[in-house]
Amino acid sequence: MISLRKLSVLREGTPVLNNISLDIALGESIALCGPSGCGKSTLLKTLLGGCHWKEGEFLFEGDKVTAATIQKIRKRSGYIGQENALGGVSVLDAIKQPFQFAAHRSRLFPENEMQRLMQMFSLSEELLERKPSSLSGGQQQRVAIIRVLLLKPDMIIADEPTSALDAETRDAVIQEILATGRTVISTSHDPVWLSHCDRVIFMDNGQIMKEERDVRYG
Ligand SMILES: Nc1ncnc2c1ncn2[C@@H]1O[C@H](COP(=O)(O)OP(=O)(O)OP(=O)(O)O)[C@@H](O)[C@H]1O
Repeated sequence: MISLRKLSVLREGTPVLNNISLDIALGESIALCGPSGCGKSTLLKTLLGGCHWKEGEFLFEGDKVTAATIQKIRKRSGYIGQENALGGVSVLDAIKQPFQFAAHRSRLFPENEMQRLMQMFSLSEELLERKPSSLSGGQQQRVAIIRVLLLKPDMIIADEPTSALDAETRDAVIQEILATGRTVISTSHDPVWLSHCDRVIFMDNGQIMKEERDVRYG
């Protein structure tokens, strides 16, 4: 689905990713892991066209990625960031926001699915009327995940998706994101999340150091 070939990325003139080669197949779940600042988030952002590569190749479904194909990737992806900027007057507004974008406007908002996910992630419906900024970090993270899941993207790109969650809600999020057979490209330091991914890619200093399959911790 995605192939990176000897990709190098600069941020403000400084090399951040060096010589990254990585193939990600449809339906695979990948986690990037490594010390703070090693380039994990930059790699995720590059996949969505947020950072530009100066050398190497980026292929999506066999085609070289250009401005047009980046749009194709974005349309088929849901991004869960480290900072969950939930706009809107209320949490319900924030969840419904993507359904007002041109790409999704023709879709019916899946009310029942939202209620199911709220329950799965231990969020009471009373939260829907609250201001997004009044929610705790973990509540905001779960709302951001619900917002992405309701769009049913083929691919989820998630930066530390369980960082603010307790064990119970973390397990529910793993169930909904990783146990559904979709393509997932994530960063994580959470051993339980890592143990549910098909492949864990270890990075350091802007490079891929090694890769492990069937990682089991604890
Ligand atoms: N907007 C930016 N402009 C310039 N440099 C940046 C920017 N964002 C990140 N960097 C730099 O790029 C390098 C990689 O950062 P990145 O956020 O990709 O690391 P990370 O591995 O995801 O770290 P963390 O685990 O702390 O989130 C760091 O040296 C960082 O200072």
